[in-house]
Amino acid sequence: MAAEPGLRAADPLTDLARAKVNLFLHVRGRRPDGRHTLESLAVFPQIGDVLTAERSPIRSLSLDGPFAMELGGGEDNLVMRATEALAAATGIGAGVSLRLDKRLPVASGIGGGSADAGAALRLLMRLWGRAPDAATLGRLALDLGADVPVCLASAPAMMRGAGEALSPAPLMPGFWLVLANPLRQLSTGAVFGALERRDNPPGPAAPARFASLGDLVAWLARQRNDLEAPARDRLPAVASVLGALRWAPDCLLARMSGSGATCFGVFATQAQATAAAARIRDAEPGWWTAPAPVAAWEGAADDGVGRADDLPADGGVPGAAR
Ligand SMILES: C[C@](O)(CO)[C@H](O)COP(=O)(O)OP(=O)(O)OC[C@H]1O[C@@H](n2ccc(N)nc2=O)[C@H](O)[C@@H]1O
Ligand SMILES: Nc1ncnc2c1ncn2[C@@H]1O[C@H](COP(=O)(O)OP(=O)(O)OP(=O)(O)O)[C@@H](O)[C@H]1O
Repeated sequence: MAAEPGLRAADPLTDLARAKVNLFLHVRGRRPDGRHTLESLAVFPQIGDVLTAERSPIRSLSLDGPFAMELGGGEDNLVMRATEALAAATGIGAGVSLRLDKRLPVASGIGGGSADAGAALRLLMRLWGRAPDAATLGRLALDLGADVPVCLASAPAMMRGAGEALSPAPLMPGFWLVLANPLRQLSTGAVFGALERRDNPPGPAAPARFASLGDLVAWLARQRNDLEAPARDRLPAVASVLGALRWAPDCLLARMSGSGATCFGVFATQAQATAAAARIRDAEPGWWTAPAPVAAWEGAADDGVGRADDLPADGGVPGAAR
């Protein structure tokens, strides 16, 4: 297939599909369409899958990396679903050769597939030089999954609605996370389905800025992840992972992310996080354990923090890693 006129030639392009970590997650209700209404603060540590896009006569996806064997590169892969959805929305007929280095565990509560879909949308808008209008892009992302809008922005955000209503995250200092997963998949739908209560109370309101990591941690300690109990019921290993993080020296707070089973510990320094990760890896070699930094968040220059409708023309996103 010939390249379409007006398309950009600068490829291959690479993007980091950063993991999404829900620092807290409240399930507030259930909508008539069956999706739950949420309140959550999502951040994006500097760790993720790596997606590369290159012009090609056909559309294809190949996978490598430690978790590639758990996925196929066919039309069900969220990267291909995002590619086809964007092509349809923009009327693009061009091909693309995509390569996904799958480094995040699959179905693990850190939005791996959603992050890949978000990265595919960002990359292809750059490669193809075309983007749908903001409303169409937002709908397209949400149709791919509740986490895809925030993963498309890949910047700290408060999530509401089913996850698609994004607003600026409070400003916060940088910190380190240790992510740990028992390498047992948890289905997001099954965890939501096992909730005992769907009308949980809100937590304390967020300030505009956390002046110190101590302030952020003290505030988070009063929030919850309402999916933790149903996840633990389905997979008791979640409690072991949380325990290992909580007991690690210098861990300031440990929680589960999303629908699990990945849990995270918050640490002040790289040395503390790498030491804790090494210790957990030694004790539990069958788990996936990784330290990762979360950058200080000072907001976006245009104040459009973390909103998918604020994509600059090149498809890049404020705060996104390139
Ligand atoms: C738990 C979170 O990870 C928090 O960020 C997300 O809400 C889940 O986002 P996701 O994995 O992109 O979820 P989707 O692929 O859209 O939905 C998977 C399943 O989770 C349930 N689901 C998801 C999101 C939501 N707000 N309410 C739900 O009830 C639905 O049963 C749905 O069939
Ligand atoms: N590129 C992909 N990476 C991971 N999973 C994918 C991908 N494409 C499709 N999937 C499917 O999506 C499902 C959810 O995977 P994902 O890794 O996004 O879950 P998750 O981390 O629990 O997400 P969330 O935190 O958004 O609930 C898996 O069952 C998997 O088969």
